[in-house]
Amino acid sequence: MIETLVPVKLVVRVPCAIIEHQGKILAGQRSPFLSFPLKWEFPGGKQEENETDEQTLEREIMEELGVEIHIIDKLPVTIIDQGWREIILVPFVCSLKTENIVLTEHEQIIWLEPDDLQSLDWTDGDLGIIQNYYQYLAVKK
Ligand SMILES: Nc1nc2c([nH]c(=O)n2[C@H]2C[C@H](O)[C@@H](COP(=O)(O)OP(=O)(O)OP(=O)(O)O)O2)c(=O)[nH]1
Repeated sequence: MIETLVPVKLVVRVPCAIIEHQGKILAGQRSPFLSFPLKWEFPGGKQEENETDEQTLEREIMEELGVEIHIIDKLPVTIIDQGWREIILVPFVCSLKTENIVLTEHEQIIWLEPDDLQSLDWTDGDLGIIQNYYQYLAVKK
């Protein structure tokens, strides 16, 4: 019998946070030494085994920014197909529970009005997230 090898694509689930504070949104610039160097992203990271999306997000935000968050709403997922793996970005609208941000991974962060978000050089997947966030804001009004 001839067996056919079917390549299994790695699927990575990445909860990320659209953090709202005083009418602005936090964007983080990725390190020049990691994948997507110097691109802008919503902070977050890869889910570990047995974590819910919310647990991953709270852990990652504490690791990367040193703050606690309130999770307010979930937005639609955006899928990035990188050929060898698929990244499922799971965005959550959040607010700050504690405010003293200490950066451990990002090159820099910036707080922007929602309308100004598109001025940054985001990862491809994040452009879809921003459009979904605008729709979310429009419905909320
Ligand atoms: N946290 C976050 N990651 C994003 C966003 N957009 C996007 O494409 N990503 C990608 C970058 C990474 O490949 C992955 C998140 O994993 P990570 O935060 O642990 O970053 P990493 O550099 O260690 O990951 P890797 O690419 O080296 O595997 O998702 C986003 O808005 N936020």
